[in-house]
Amino acid sequence: MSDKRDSGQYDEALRYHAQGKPGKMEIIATKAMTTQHDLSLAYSPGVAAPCLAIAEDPETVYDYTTKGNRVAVISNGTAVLGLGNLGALGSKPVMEGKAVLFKRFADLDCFDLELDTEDVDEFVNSVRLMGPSFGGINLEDIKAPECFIIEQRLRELMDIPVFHDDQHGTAIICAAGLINALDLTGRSIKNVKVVVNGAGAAAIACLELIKAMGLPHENAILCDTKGVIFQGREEGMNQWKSAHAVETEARTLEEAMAGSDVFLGLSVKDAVTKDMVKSMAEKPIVFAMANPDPEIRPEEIAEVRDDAIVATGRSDFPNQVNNVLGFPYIFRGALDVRATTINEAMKIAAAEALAELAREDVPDEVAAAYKGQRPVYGPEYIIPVPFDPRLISHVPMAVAKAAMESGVARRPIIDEHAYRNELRARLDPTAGSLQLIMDEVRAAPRRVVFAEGEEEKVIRAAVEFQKAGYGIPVLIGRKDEIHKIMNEIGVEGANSLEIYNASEMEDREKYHDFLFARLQRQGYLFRDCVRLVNRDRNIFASCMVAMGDADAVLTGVTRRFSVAFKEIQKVIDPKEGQRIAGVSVIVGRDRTVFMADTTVTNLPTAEELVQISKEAVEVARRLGHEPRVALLSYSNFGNPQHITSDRIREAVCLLDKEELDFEYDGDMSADVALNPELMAMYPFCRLSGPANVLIMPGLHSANIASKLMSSLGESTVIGPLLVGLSKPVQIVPIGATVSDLVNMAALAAHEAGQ
Ligand SMILES: NC(=O)C1=CN([C@@H]2O[C@H](COP(=O)(O)OP(=O)(O)OC[C@H]3O[C@@H](n4cnc5c(N)ncnc54)[C@H](OP(=O)(O)O)[C@@H]3O)[C@@H](O)[C@H]2O)C=CC1
Ligand SMILES: CC(=O)C(=O)O
Ligand SMILES: [Mg+2]
Repeated sequence: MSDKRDSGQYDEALRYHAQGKPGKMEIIATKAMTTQHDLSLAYSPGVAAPCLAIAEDPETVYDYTTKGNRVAVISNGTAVLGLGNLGALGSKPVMEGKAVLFKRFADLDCFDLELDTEDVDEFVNSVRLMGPSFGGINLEDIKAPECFIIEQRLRELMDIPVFHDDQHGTAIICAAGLINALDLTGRSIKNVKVVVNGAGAAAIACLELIKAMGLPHENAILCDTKGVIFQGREEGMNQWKSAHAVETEARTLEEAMAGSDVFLGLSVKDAVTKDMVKSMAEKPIVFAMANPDPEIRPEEIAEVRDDAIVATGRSDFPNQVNNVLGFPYIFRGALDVRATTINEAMKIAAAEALAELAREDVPDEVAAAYKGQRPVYGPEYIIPVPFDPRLISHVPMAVAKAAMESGVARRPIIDEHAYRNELRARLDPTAGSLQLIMDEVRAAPRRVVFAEGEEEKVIRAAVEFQKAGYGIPVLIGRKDEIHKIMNEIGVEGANSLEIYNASEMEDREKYHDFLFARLQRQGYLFRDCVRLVNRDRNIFASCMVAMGDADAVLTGVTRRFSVAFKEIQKVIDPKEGQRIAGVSVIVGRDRTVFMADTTVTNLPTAEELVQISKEAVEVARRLGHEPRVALLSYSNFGNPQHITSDRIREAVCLLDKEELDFEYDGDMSADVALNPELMAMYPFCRLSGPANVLIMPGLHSANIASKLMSSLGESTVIGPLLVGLSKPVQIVPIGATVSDLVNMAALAAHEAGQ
């Protein structure tokens, strides 16, 4: 544990969990709760109606309550990841984490429940009594062998799916990866020699599933802390281990691994040595799945074998075999058909669906999930990544179908096509796309200049930017001052940051000459340019980027936008034929909307509105959205007629004259643009659905609207992103947080790579 505390991420993770509302989730009402009338429906007396309806027909609980979309993630904290018994409280961050992953990947709402007991009967009873509240129960991080008994008993007692994720979730993903690894190495499961390290919940479930897939009993050796589980061993045994005991001479993991084809690690960090991997058969398959640190790191394997197929439980190496690929989608499929259980057929269907997906060509719109690299089925790509947007329609569909075919679905799917669309619509692509952008940045790190290098939050952001692997942060400021602030705030890494002070930089003359060449005919003398470079950090930072000494600039926390923007424009031009604009990305609860221009042009002309629309469309596409553009006004399609809407209608006419590959229409009001029912009152409207790109009629309305959204709404506003400059520059709002700064710096770095 102490080495975890020393690791660079430890403090960052603590801050992440503590900032704002502590923890990672909250409850949000889905119905109006504003007036007395609303309350009389939500609660007494109105609430009596659904109560009576459900009492009369229990199945209607799915119509009137959250049960059908609600999963409980339940633990007692006895086997928290690979960290051991941290107790119920100690497990809560992991359980909250699982709950938000359910939401993020499959739009399922979860409660995390940490039960303060190691007594099997108490645990079973507590969960059983909670059955009516949930559509499914996900048991998590409960140590073996108690987990086997708990799950078995609850499955018998409850009429909803009960699934111990560390057992079956892991087994499903491991099986999917193994199907493909065997295929790639030309082996059959029927004659490989397998060693499994760890004989707990995850390991035993994996072994059972791969035996069910055809691995002969005598071909697998299971090991635990006492070494090989051989026939006749008595120490540290239980009935679940005994079931996998074999006759063998091997007594240690080292002996078991010699000559083996497959290693499955579900034990603890560093349990495997390089020599052990060296002793394995040709083209060994090594799945080191202990979390958070694997049994052996992939780079250590690479030192001794160049023919191995390697997987870990982590996202920062290729081939992540982690149950996050399974549990959201398995429960989604099971709950959508109101399955009474998650049976073997459903598990195998999930494993096969995952394995198949990795063999399919990666289409354009999915390539971003793979850092733009369009992976090809092979040793480095045996399993899809958790951010693959195909998972949401592929895996639940397979699980739901298997539930129907095996007779456990209480509400079968009638229209497969409609169900697939419904699944797709559950994911807003923004979060995924942002993550993918960050992954791409990590794959090709850049030098980003943090122009306000003496600001505390800028320093924190620069350090986090570097730790996240996005690139090299370059801070502009006085070295002594920056080091002093770092000491005061206890941030480490001073030596790894690049710090430049304009007035001390050796070859700053090149920036003086460069700026003078640009500004001499705008009334600036050489000495003015020298002063600007030496004294103005935005100018100096922009010169660095303009002259290729860095890739992007981040600024904005100390000066108003208009001031910083003016300074930057002295150094950096717009892209040829383009207009500089600000695009705010408004990530709401159920959709993302792009709003432009929120920063630059006061009252855009019709021609400028056209350019702004195109810039905003590009940003929307970059973040994974197919744009539907609404040119906003207070009027709808000419009513009321007023001179202030003329520009908007004219812009639509100008767009009509071009051949464009996106939908647009206007003039229209924001509610018509966003609400399909209101839009239906204008059947001629050319948008095929609610608008997701809002082109605002003026800076005042755009700026006010985006700030209202971030202050009042339940939305997160990213940006505004400055687009249209020939070099990437982002100017954050003065109130930007450290996370905002890191994200904007990463987005600027990404733009540098375009
Ligand atoms: N990648 C993924 O998706 C998942 C990974 N895991 C990881 O698998 C590991 C086990 O989790 P889980 O099964 O839930 O935990 P359990 O507590 O149920 O089992 C742990 C097992 O590991 C064994 N073990 C501990 N240390 C060693 C060692 N040095 N050598 C050999 N065996 C050892 C224990 O042996 P003994 O019986 O002798 O005590 C026990 O059998 C954890 O690291 C966890 O993070 C779990 C689920 C999913
Ligand atoms: C991933 C997971 O569930 C575990 O490591 O326990
Ligand atoms: Mg777990």
